[in-house]
Amino acid sequence: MWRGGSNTRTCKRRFFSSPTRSRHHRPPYICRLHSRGSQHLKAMAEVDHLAAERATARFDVEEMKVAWAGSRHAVHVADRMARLVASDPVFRKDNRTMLSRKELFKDTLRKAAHAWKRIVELRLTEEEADLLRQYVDQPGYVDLHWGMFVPAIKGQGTEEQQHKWLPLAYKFQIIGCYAQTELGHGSNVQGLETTATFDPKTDEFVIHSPTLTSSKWWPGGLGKASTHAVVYARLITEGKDYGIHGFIVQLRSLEDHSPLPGVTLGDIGGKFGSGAYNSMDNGVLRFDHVRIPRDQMLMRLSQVTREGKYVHSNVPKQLLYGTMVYVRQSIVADASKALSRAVCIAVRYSAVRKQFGSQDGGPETQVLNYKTQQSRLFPLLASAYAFRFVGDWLNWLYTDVTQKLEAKDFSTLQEAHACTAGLKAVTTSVTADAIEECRKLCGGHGYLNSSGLPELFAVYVPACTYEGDNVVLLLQVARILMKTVSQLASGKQPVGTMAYMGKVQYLMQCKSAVSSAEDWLNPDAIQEAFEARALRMAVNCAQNISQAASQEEAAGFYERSPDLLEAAVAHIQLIIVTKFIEKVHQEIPGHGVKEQLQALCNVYALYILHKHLGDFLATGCITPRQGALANEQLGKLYAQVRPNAVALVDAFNYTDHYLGSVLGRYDGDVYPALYEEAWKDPLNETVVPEGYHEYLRPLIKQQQLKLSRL
Ligand SMILES: CCCCCCCCCCCCCCCCCCC/C=C/C(=O)SCCNC(=O)CCNC(=O)[C@H](O)C(C)(C)COP(=O)(O)OP(=O)(O)OC[C@H]1O[C@@H](n2cnc3c(N)ncnc32)[C@H](O)[C@@H]1OP(=O)(O)O
Ligand SMILES: Cc1cc2nc3c(=O)[nH]c(=O)nc-3n(C[C@H](O)[C@H](O)[C@H](O)COP(=O)(O)OP(=O)(O)OC[C@H]3O[C@@H](n4cnc5c(N)ncnc54)[C@H](O)[C@@H]3O)c2cc1C
Repeated sequence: MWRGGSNTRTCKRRFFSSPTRSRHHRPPYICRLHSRGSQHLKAMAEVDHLAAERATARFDVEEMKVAWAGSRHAVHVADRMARLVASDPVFRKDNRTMLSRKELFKDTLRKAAHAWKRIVELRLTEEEADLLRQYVDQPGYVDLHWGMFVPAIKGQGTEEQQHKWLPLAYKFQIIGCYAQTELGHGSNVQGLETTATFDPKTDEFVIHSPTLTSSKWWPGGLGKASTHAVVYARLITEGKDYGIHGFIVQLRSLEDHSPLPGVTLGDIGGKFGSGAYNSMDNGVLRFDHVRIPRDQMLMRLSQVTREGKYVHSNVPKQLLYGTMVYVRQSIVADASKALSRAVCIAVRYSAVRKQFGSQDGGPETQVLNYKTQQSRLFPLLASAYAFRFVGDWLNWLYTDVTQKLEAKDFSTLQEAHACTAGLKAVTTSVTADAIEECRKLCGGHGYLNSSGLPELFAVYVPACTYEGDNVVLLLQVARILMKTVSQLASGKQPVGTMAYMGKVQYLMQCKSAVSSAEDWLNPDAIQEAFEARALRMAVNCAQNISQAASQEEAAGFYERSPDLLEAAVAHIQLIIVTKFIEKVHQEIPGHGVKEQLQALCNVYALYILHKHLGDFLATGCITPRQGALANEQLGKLYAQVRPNAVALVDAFNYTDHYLGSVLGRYDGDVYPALYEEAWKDPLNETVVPEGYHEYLRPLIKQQQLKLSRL
């Protein structure tokens, strides 16, 4: 093989004879290796593996792209934007992990400015601009500006306030962030300490940070970029504390970007992983009696009059949390993107990589053919599709609820909260774990930055924490489940995603009719088992809480919270399975597309059943034998997915630029790319490392001296 060939040896020998050559002035032998060698290497590389893999697909990949993206139009626009970004040198990202924090931040500012320039020059639509940002693929202040600052003003500002502030934000005449979390409190929003005290003498609010723990801490874009923030603070007027409200506060001068009087702010410091989320300037902010005009309180939900009287509109106070609900639903859509990227890398590389099994000098086995590899990887592939479809549904739900709210119908607010909170928690936790699993599925090379997986993991994991810690959010779902169970006795029919609980009589005693592995392919069998498990777990929790008669209900809830978490997860998994089944029931064009989605839907459901078998058995929804049959069917489904695996990840339609992984390259030409990438590392800029003369040489010489004395 080329890896052990003479070129490598030549290369090593010459390196040691030349102490300080830079990679920009590569010696001729390296150029030879890379020009003559790369053709030679290409010929020998395993590019054909992916071509052969693609030939075994039993469905129309182009039509699967449509099913994944949602429409032919969506495929077309995404494709155009991805290529626009990939072909623009300003958007290169292969060097990102090697930049210092300062360089990375400046690079982010540059990319954001260039993206905006292209958006304006090309007169991109909002849909196109959103995709462009996604493909630039570098967290930055613009995410918070568009993703939270603008939505907060839209959702909580009066028409007059929107009219004043949104045009400024739309044209980047101001840059905004979302300053809610404090050093002392994040999850407990009602516990925030920053105050906004109305001063009727001047018709102003005085924004103040009374303690160290009241310092705003974490807001993205705050540290260095933002000129303004929506700040959440306790509203105090006429001596009374009315709780948390939102205020638009200018932080920096629009002339020279210096902090305004009374404002102290900066970046909170480096975060997990190299590159990754360090492109974002998460910030700290303190106010020392900063005055803002009264009309900078976001007054759609409640107002303070000129005289200082507090007036609350006749709407639920939870509408204050609307921006978080909006972002949580977009995070579910993001989960399918992050997961599908990791899975795309792991599937393609597993098809290229070979280990063991060579017979008579023949080729070794593709690691994708190992049943263990399939049983770890295919459920993640199925989850990517499952999250995609549930994300689409959640987006529909969010739009529907928003329209109802406009019409002053608040009946679906609780449903929106439970679904966004629960789906955000489950999809982000699964995705974070799955990216790490994909790294392991890629063996040692998965640990290299050039695999793209370490950076993806480091960027992604905070999703389990931001926009609501996942445990805190699941406990919100559990509370709504307990409320629903308690209302069943009074005959109140649950609605929306809780409607199945109305079948309580049946679901509490039903027994699965499955008697063969194939029976588990029946969506009704799956649906019933998942409904019965979720309901029984919730009812068990409710009974345990009420049986602790000596305790207050809240204390019982606290005692049972680990079980309640599991009940909430079971309910959310039921929603994901249900929405996947509903998707597959729709008309889906394209040869074999529906069949593949059907198989993935079954993989997803049966994998969850297998993983949580304890729940299904303990609640008596299925028997151990039926559990074994589900596992048997799962094995058969993996075999069905195997010839389609590479084509199923091709359907995500990701460019090599967006994937950012030498292991996940479309052409499968992995080894030359890995080899090439290694030389780009700054350590290889000189053949003899810096520090050799200070530390290595004296050490070696000292040891040699000692040895010579022996
Ligand atoms: C033209 C150019 C275009 C360019 C295009 C560019 C486009 C760019 C787009 C970008 C897109 C997306 C970018 C995404 C980037 C993401 C980056 C991450 C940034 C991170 C930000 C943050 O983290 S912000 C801070 C988030 N903080 C939290 O999430 C805090 C969590 N805590 C809470 O939410 C609450 O404290 C609580 C829910 C845990 C508790 O609430 P509370 O104290 O009020 O008490 P209760 O539990 O008693 O609840 C009372 C009552 O209210 C109900 N309820 C609670 N929450 C809600 C809700 N949200 N909605 C509705 N109802 C709610 C609860 O159920 C209770 O009901 P009862 O009936 O009374 O029981
Ligand atoms: C990368 C990143 C970006 C962010 N961007 C922003 C931003 O732009 N704007 C902004 O305002 N904020 C932002 N945040 C802050 C984020 O919203 C909070 O960190 C998040 O809401 C979690 O709150 P916390 O840090 O207070 O965690 P804590 O609540 O302190 O959590 C610590 C632990 O306690 C547990 N816990 C807490 N409460 C309970 C409970 N009731 N029951 C059981 N367990 C509990 C949690 O599960 C967790 O294990 C960001 C955070 C990160 C990491």
